[in-house]
Amino acid sequence: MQLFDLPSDKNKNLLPYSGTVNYYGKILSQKEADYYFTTFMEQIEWKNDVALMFGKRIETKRKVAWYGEKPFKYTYSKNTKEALAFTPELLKLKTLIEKETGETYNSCLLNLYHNGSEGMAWHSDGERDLKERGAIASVSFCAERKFAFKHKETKETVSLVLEHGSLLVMKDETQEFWLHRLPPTKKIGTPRVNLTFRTIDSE
Ligand SMILES: O=C(O)CCC(=O)C(=O)O
Ligand SMILES: [Fe+2]
Repeated sequence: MQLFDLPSDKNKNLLPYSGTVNYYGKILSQKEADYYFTTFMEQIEWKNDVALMFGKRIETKRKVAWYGEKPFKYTYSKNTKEALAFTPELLKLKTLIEKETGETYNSCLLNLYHNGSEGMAWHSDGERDLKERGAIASVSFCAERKFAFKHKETKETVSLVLEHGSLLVMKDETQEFWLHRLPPTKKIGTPRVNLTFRTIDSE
């Protein structure tokens, strides 16, 4: 039995080799995290995403949105999206994350999973538009979900639970050598919102 939350060590690398993943634990109070969750549920222009499944485009149940400091174009699954302008809340959170991580970000991909039946399959975020080896900062709200990494060659896996108001950072060669996913689960009936702050190379 765990009687109190153990503080997570943000300096510890969760990956055994070929990349860096740091879990900061909860960086927001319950009240702040609840506020952001409610705001994003109402304010963000959520749209169904498209994914490629055996070469066919299918619509996902999960919803997504793409925001940035410029109308950046971002291509994945052969689908190009143009960023909407950061809202004041996204900007405030971006500033906080930049302070916490000592890195900068110019865009944010948001995902809304309505319940545990929605997840995200194994992938890495190495798209051409992203700055090479740039840090990706992931902030999670509401339902606690498991998040997993798998090495592309050794198949070694590492997983953790992402809490409400928590921050996870993936950096260095992580995207080259590791896949990550959000596994679906029957145990969770509540929504989860995830934000990944990224850097787009517009050159
Ligand atoms: O929902 C998450 O925790 C991760 C989402 C993700 O991997 C992505 O948007 O690329
Ligand atoms: Fe990802």
